[in-house]
Amino acid sequence: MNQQTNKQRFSLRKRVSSFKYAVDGLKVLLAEEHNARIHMVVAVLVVIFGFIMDIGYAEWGLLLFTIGFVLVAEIFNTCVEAVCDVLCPEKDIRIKKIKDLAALAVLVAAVVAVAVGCLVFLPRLVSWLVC
Ligand SMILES: Nc1ncnc2c1ncn2[C@@H]1O[C@H](COP(=O)(O)OP(=O)(O)OP(=O)(O)O)[C@@H](O)[C@H]1O
Repeated sequence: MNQQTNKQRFSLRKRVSSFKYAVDGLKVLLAEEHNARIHMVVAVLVVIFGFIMDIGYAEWGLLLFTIGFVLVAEIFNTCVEAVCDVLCPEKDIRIKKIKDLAALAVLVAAVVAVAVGCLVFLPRLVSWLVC
């Protein structure tokens, strides 16, 4: 039996490398995924809007969580597409099903984000317009 274990000494250099790989992933995402760029721009606008509207801590928590939720969904969608393209570059009904489901995950996240945005900002906008 192979007694080799996965225990490795803690290495700060390796931890920094992991961070660099994540930054490489961010570069790929921004360079290749137009939807991700749109999500990033919307996220920045929402944050600016949050400051302008002076929202509370709980609302900040909800908004930031939702922004992360959408971005993570987009990132995993991109991963799924990339894996599919490697495994099966030809047209295949099974690949269509997988990619469509991954795209649906992003859509669900985006719809939830719009709903959260409305819950946070609409009451403030309405009272701001009324006053
Ligand atoms: N190999 C394939 N076989 C069958 N259908 C495919 C295949 N590749 C893509 N499709 C179909 O085309 C759609 C778009 O796939 P594509 O890989 O081009 O993603 P995309 O345009 O980058 O999508 P997104 O906007 O979600 O990033 C898929 O949801 C699927 O319906």
